[in-house]
Amino acid sequence: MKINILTLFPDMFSGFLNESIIKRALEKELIKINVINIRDFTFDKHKQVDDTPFGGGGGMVLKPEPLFRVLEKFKKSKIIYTSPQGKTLTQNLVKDLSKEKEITIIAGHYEGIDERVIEELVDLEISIGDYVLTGGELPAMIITDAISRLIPGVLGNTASYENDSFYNGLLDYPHYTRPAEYNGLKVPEVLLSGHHKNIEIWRKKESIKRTYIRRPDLLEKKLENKEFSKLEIKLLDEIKK
Ligand SMILES: NC(=O)c1ccc(NCc2ccccc2N2CCOCC2)nc1
Repeated sequence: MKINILTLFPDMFSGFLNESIIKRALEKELIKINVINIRDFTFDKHKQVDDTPFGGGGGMVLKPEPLFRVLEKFKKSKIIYTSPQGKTLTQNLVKDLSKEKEITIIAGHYEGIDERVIEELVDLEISIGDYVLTGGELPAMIITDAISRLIPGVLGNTASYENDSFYNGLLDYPHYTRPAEYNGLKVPEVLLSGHHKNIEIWRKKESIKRTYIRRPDLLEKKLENKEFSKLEIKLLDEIKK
């Protein structure tokens, strides 16, 4: 999987690329991440990347020329634009994107980019949620992170995404580690029992209970898509009693 990120602020990505799981995935060449400075594709004296909006209104808009030039180099990849106007990112969309050979993410800035770039070149506009940020760089990192962890080998065998909460449409169950008692606070007995079947059922029930309480919309979706196992239905009935 190759991910190109087009940005005006490449230095924002150094921490993201040089730490932890992404760093190791890059070293193992499981993924390739290419951060490109849009300004390198300006050829005028002032290296102008943005300009005032037609129709007035203040703020600046990214000019079409540098973006058309740089996107020419990546036209074989799926072109994504991060903006508040995009399709909201979900784990299912992340899963679909993780199957692409190469994607190019345009990190929007200022008031956005010239609409002609979106109309002509962007395949998919993505929003990471309904809130406003100073730029598209963090959304680009979030999309890259979420995709990368689904690439085989990126997550060591300890953490695997199969049990991801959103992977099965439920919220995660509670996690505990040593000590078994801290400040008089005990870890649920079942987790100390070594009884794997009971532990698995307890975790599944906790996931469903949490989802039922905190995100009933996710349960609705799972029910609509008929994605409930018999066990999950049984546990949900117990919870509702
Ligand atoms: N939810 C998201 O994915 C998200 C993404 C980007 C983003 N901001 C950069 C941006 C990018 C494109 C268009 C406008 C803007 N903005 C510029 C500043 O003013 C608001 C609009 N904000 C939120």
